[in-house]
Amino acid sequence: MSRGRAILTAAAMRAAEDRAIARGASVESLMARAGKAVAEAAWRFGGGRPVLILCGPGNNGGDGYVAARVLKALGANVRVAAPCDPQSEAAIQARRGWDGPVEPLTDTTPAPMLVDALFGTGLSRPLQPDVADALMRLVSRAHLALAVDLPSGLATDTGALLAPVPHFSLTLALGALKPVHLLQPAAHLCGAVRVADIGIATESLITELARPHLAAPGPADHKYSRGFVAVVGGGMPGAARLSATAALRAGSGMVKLLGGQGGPDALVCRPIEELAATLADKRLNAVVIGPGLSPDAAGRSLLDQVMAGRAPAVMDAGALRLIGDMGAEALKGLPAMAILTPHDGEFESLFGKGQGSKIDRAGQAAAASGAVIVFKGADTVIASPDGQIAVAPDASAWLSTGGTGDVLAGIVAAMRARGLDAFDAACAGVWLHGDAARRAGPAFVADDLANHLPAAIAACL
Ligand SMILES: NC(=O)C1=CN([C@@H]2O[C@H](COP(=O)(O)OP(=O)(O)OC[C@H]3O[C@@H](n4cnc5c(N)ncnc54)[C@H](OP(=O)(O)O)[C@@H]3O)[C@@H](O)[C@H]2O)[C@@H](O)CC1
Ligand SMILES: [K+]
Repeated sequence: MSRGRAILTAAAMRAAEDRAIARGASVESLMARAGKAVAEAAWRFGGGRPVLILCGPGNNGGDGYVAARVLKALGANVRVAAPCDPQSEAAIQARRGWDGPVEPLTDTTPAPMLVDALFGTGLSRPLQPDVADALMRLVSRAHLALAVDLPSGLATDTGALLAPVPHFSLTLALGALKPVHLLQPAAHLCGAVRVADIGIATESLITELARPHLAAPGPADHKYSRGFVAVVGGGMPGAARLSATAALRAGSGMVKLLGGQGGPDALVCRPIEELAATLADKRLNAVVIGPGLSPDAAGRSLLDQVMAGRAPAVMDAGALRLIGDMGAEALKGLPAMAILTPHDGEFESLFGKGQGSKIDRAGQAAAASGAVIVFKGADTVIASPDGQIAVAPDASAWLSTGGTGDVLAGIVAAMRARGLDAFDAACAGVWLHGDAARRAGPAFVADDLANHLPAAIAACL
């Protein structure tokens, strides 16, 4: 399965920089490439408008001084403002290369194109209020605001705000994506994110979620080879029906809804008493349990049956509540790796608050449970017990409506049933779900999402 672009923490980026330096690069040569990339972006996106570059004390500021010199050489009208003198060796040298004045940050006047090179991956504490105020004022008065590496005031690894941060039009990530570019609330403030190649080789187990490649059925395929999914119904039958319909529309050859009714005619509806026989069917490839399931003794008995079977399970909603009661370690003994799809509240009640970023917490949960964790939200993180992590960008905010999680569980089960391993199935399912939501546009209801799955799948063939 294809992996997306690498995502590096601040420490991983520093290590990659050190490796590049050990192979003969210098901080100055990397900064020269970074500054040139910033200047080119400002020139291209600013369309020749006057530019104001804000330069901080570290190497992020150094990138800004280099960009100012390059822009001036291109013929741009450029001004530079700074809160203090440069402190790092490379930034001091870059400052020497800028032959124009440096205005005090708090007194400077706005320009149509604003470039924020105040702080990047080295931000270690909240911005001083006068610096944060100046940034807010200057960005709000600009037509276009470009952040160098990341908007100043955001924490690189967690996506948290260390100060009030304005909304940028564009962020030029230097060398690689960082968690801040995908995790909320920061990602929303970055605007469009572009990655500039500055000559540093970057590799990571953490990647951006990529569009999956899915094979179309061949002449030898039949309904059971396309994937057979069972969906366990519960007290709220609509939720399980949404999962089952989504599994069908996501390409499963056979979907059986146990303990539910309605949905497309192709959906096979059977009484819940047939669960044991269905679980014993050797052709069964995946089971969804949890949507609409009551977290009571009856629900527990259904979950116990599923966990005693050999089919891989996708667990959501009510099943997550029940797993919370028994302890997530119980999943380690399952014959096939399970996939859990908790939202924030479900995640916290299963795994606690945890440590670090959403990426760290998802990784810890996957390791503790031995299951693939799909930690849902506007910045869904998918973590595998083997350490692989994918972060989904750009989820439609319209997905924040009832039933969309049930749809996701059904799509993920369809991917698992077609033979993908647990991590790849979760990744493919989250991608298709996000793409279907983009295609559905504004104000859709969860039922509509499944109808956009065929087009989303067509994009993956
Ligand atoms: N990685 C790469 O390969 C390449 C990286 N490059 C660029 O380097 C950037 C990282 O540079 P960096 O490490 O110098 O950190 P940066 O963000 O400029 O800030 C550090 C300075 O700010 C200070 N400081 C911190 N917080 C503060 C606060 N709240 N208020 C006030 N001061 C504060 C801190 O001081 P201290 O904490 O030591 O007191 C220090 O002086 C990266 O984002 C990218 O743009 C490219 O040039 C080329 C290749
Ligand atoms: K910045």
